[in-house]
Amino acid sequence: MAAADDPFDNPALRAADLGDLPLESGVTLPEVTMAFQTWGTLAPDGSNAVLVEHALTGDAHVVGPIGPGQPTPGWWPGIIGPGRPLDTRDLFVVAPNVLGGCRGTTGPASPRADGRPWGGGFPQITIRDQVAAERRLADLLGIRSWHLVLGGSMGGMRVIEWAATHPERTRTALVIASAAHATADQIAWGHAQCLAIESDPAYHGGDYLARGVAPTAGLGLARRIAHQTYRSADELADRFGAEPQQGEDPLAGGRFAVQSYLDHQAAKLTARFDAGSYLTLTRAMATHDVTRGRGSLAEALAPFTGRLVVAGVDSDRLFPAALSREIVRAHPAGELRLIHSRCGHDGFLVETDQIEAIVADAACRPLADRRIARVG
Ligand SMILES: CC(=O)SCCNC(=O)CCNC(=O)[C@H](O)C(C)(C)COP(=O)(O)OP(=O)(O)OC[C@H]1O[C@@H](n2cnc3c(N)ncnc32)[C@H](O)[C@@H]1OP(=O)(O)O
Ligand SMILES: N[C@@H](CCO)C(=O)O
Repeated sequence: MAAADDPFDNPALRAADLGDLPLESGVTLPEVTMAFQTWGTLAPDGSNAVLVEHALTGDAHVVGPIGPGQPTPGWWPGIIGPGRPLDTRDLFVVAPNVLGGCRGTTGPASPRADGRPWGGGFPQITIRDQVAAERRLADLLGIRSWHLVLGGSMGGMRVIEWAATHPERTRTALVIASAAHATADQIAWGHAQCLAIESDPAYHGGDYLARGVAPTAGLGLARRIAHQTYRSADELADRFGAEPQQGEDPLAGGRFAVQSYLDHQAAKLTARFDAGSYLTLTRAMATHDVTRGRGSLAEALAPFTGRLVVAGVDSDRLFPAALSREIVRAHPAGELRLIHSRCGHDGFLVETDQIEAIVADAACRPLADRRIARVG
């Protein structure tokens, strides 16, 4: 393994050569590379390993310093470290960048054998393919079974796939703000986002990188659509109401504050994310179904004999908490947690205290002073 060829210059990132990967579609993706970050030390028997699965536009920078390409101290700052919920005094934490993404793991912006980017020719992948790649990374690292696999949103999709596909290799699964399968609502929102990108004249059928351009307007529109689904209507009403953006007048062509907020979220994403990866990952989420070829949800999860903790956000309109309850009801060892938030789906990123308590509990390291709501 080597330092990753990381477009964002993160010195902590390493890269593993996973070889050719057969996909669910029947296509083989050649010469797959997976970039990942680790914290702590792997026990000689490999028993203390934890797998953190990031969401759609997250990455391996779960925690860490602000630096080149890393404008934040991580998307779950404080979750990993000595004395933290994922305590590196005795746990070994692994965070891979997802297959199909744009942070050093093979994706649409990666070069093919001829050196040109895959672009629109990148094959359709699934959540199950992403887990297949991560299983190879676990093999290379010498991790036979994970102490804990956890993640939110698209990360939670990979967690439940780990439990169903490799039940003997997953001792505790923590699924946060996610689901066992995509819903019509999620597929519909994702469809509009994909069309926004594909309709941008700069998209060029996916070959924009070879032409030295980028469908920034389309990706920005996709993020605006998505971000509304990530936050709750009540939160947006409380924060922005129908107020004009400071210094602007909507009656004279200016923006409302909420428009300016969405424009800002779009600008932040387009500065750090590849449109082809956005399409690939959005389509992978749309095809997510842990029951595919496995019968009912109860049947799909039946081989999993570990601990299954499922946390929903009470104001999440994209992954309603009912989808968490559905998983818990399908498994005899299912435990439900409810995260209270005004922020909707993004509650799994911003409700730090509640997330830390849930993660610490799943890692069998409860933080007694944290409040966890248990329902169901
Ligand atoms: C390199 C990296 O990968 S870093 C990011 C890794 N990925 C992730 O964390 C997942 C993607 N991120 C996200 O989804 C979000 O950024 C979250 C959920 C983490 C942030 O959620 P919150 O902390 O609640 O932030 P919120 O939604 O309120 O947005 C705050 C931003 O909006 C801006 N803002 C607020 N009101 C307005 C307005 N009226 N007009 C313009 N901008 C506004 C703030 O100035 C702030 O800007 P900044 O982020 O550049 O500092
Ligand atoms: N804010 C999260 C939401 C998707 O779950 C992201 O961008 O990854």
